Amino acid sequence: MKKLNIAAGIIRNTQGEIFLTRRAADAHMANKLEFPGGKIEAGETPEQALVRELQEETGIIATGYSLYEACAHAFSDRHINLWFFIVEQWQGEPWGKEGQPGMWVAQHALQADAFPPANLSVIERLLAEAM
Ligand SMILES: Nc1nc2c([nH]c(=O)n2[C@@H]2O[C@H](COP(=O)(O)OP(=O)(O)OP(=O)(O)O)[C@@H](O)[C@H]2O)c(=O)[nH]1
Ligand SMILES: [Mg+2]
Repeated sequence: MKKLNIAAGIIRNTQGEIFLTRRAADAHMANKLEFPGGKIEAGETPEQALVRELQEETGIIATGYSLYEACAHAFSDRHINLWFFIVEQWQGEPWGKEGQPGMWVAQHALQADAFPPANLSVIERLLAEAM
């Protein structure tokens, strides 16, 4: 079974909106919304992977972030450990740098079923804590 460690950024602006991207039609969890991020490479900390992935996928340099939730999820073909960070300070403006659609969504309007199943608990917590 494939084992993956993933760092993802919950990029939140001062209006309480979160930047989401839509996964490609040919990717694992095709067309689902996601928090930008990706695989933690050998020798990287989750924080280092977060900063690198956000730069690659959204063009921002994350400068202020903190771990929000860590969780594990077993899909039929892979086991993933996910580290979700809240990112509230960055340089630049996030966009779908790899061609993926990007959008700002109010935290209270997030919908769990638009995300991969591994995101359920973090979405529920974000909804409960939304202003
Ligand atoms: N980025 C991200 N991945 C997630 C989330 N939730 C979730 O289950 N995943 C899963 O975690 C894995 C992330 O891998 P990825 O495809 O983003 O990895 P990557 O950016 O390194 O891509 P690459 O393999 O093309 O280099 C996928 O299996 C994806 O389905 C999420 O909110 N954000
Ligand atoms: Mg990715």
